[in-house]
Amino acid sequence: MKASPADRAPADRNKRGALPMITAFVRAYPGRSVAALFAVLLAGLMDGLGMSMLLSMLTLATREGAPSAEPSLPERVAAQVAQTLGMEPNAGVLLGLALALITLKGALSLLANRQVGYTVAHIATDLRLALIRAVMGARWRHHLRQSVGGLSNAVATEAQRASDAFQHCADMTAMLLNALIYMGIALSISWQAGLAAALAGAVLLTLLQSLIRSSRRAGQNQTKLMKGLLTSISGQLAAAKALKAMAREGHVDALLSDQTKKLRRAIRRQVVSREALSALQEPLLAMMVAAGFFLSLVVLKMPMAAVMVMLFMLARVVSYLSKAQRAYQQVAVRESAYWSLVDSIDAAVAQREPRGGERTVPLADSIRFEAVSFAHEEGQTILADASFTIPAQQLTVFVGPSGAGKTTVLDLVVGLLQPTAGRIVVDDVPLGELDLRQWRRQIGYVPQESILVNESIAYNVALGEEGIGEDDIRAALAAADALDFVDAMPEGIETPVGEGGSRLSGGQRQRLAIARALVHRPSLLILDEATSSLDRDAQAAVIETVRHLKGSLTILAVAHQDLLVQAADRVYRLAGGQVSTPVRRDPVTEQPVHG
Ligand SMILES: Nc1ncnc2c1ncn2[C@@H]1O[C@H](COP(=O)(O)OP(=O)(O)OP(=O)(O)O)[C@@H](O)[C@H]1O
Repeated sequence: MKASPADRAPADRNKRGALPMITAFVRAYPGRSVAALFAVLLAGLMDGLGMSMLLSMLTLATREGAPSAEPSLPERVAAQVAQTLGMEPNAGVLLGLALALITLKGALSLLANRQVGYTVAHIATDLRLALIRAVMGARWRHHLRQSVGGLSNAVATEAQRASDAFQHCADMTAMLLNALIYMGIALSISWQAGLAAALAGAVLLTLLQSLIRSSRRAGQNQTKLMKGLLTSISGQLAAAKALKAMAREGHVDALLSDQTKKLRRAIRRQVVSREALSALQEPLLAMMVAAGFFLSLVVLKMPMAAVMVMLFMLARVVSYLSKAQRAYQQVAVRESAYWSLVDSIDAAVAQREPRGGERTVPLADSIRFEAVSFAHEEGQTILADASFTIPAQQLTVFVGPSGAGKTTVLDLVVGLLQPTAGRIVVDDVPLGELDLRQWRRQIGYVPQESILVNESIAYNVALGEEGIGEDDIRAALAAADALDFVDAMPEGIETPVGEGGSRLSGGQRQRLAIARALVHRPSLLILDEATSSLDRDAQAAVIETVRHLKGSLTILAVAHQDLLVQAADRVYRLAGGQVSTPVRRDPVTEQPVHG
């Protein structure tokens, strides 16, 4: 698998800041980074050389007739380049060369910017994928602690801000390289004036560092507030219907407006720091140019042409340095988004779910709980030394008071949770020795409230998975007794279901959920209160479907209703950590057999 910018050596895990972030980017995309850097460096050199040509032209023009002073480095280079090309270094040739070099610089900059732009897109998508993979591959316990809003924020906002940080890092590097090249030229003209100006610039830019720190803090606040805000919004939107029905939208408004106000304040601080930096840079850096000017003209008594060249070079250095600092400020604002995303990925990776063993089973015999105990972290005991058998090819139903742990038993069967003591055995193979993914591929799972996406019926059954064809979808719909009503719809299996399946009845939605669970041809079908949200008629219809399925695969269900209990081959009652002995049922009358 390709390295993501979030992949770091363990020793680097605690390092924070812009530099470790840049290092991580470069490590993840070494080829692109080096190519971009090389193109930027060449572009800078071309620019510097082109400008040298223009300035040589200037000195050539101003020196006409005057005794020649010692030519400066740019002049010597310009003359050398012209001579190498077999040309006389006159004004026309120098101008032509300057234009050619500046055009070349433009082409190289385009190349570098293209590399950087592609890398920005890669960083955003790679970080998103790394987070989703890590979260989906984490233990169920970890999953339960995540907020949907927080994750959406990480995927959408933080990944985008982190990749934008790379763009600003690249801009900063390009500007710094250009500043260095021009500083080199300035030093070659007069090292004293160049050095004095460089020192003055360094001091002045350091003075402005507090504005960068303030931007970083504002960025950190923004990252924290966005996470909180998105978590609140997604939570409140999920409960929108109930909130509207109880006329409590006002409370959402108050809650969100408080958070948005804080976010606005953080963004305002960012804007103030950004604008203050721009505003202060100009006069301070003008002082640096003035220092160079004063030194070269008054103290060093350099000729006017050389002073002009020097001035021009220093102005370029100043312009590039201030742009580099502004780019760094943008990096500082976005840095926290990158680290927040990396923290989320690291936390999920640390909770990576073990794959289990290598073995596979057909589920031909049974699932056995052998002296199993389980308690949620700091929670009540759900199972205490419980032993029971779920026979293959039968319908086993769990009943019991709310909160007794019925769903938890299903999670133990799926391997989402592990027993704290005892073991679960499938066809005589302990669950821990099974290839967990392979085992789960044998399971069809129908939750209490199935989430349908606003797509076609076919999409909702196959969930867009490749390899599931129309025949598979129709077969699953038929097995779920859904084909008749689907075929009666205007567009058949291509009929859109509406937001959350709003264009279907509750019973139809659950039938689609059963079809979704059956489309993989599972050997175990799990129904977690799959009919409890339905009215009695819809329940009866879905339970009829379950009856049709009986015998063709193992069915494990949690139910509160007597209808499903009546259809069961075996009923277990879970209460107080204990599972009662099965109530045997007459296969013909389906009534309990006593004694
Ligand atoms: N991830 C968790 N962490 C801590 N406690 C949990 C967790 N999940 C469930 N519980 C607790 O475990 C107990 C059993 O929950 P479970 O959902 O398995 O019960 P249930 O019998 O299916 O309930 P219901 O019939 O109401 O759906 C409850 O007290 C619940 O609060």
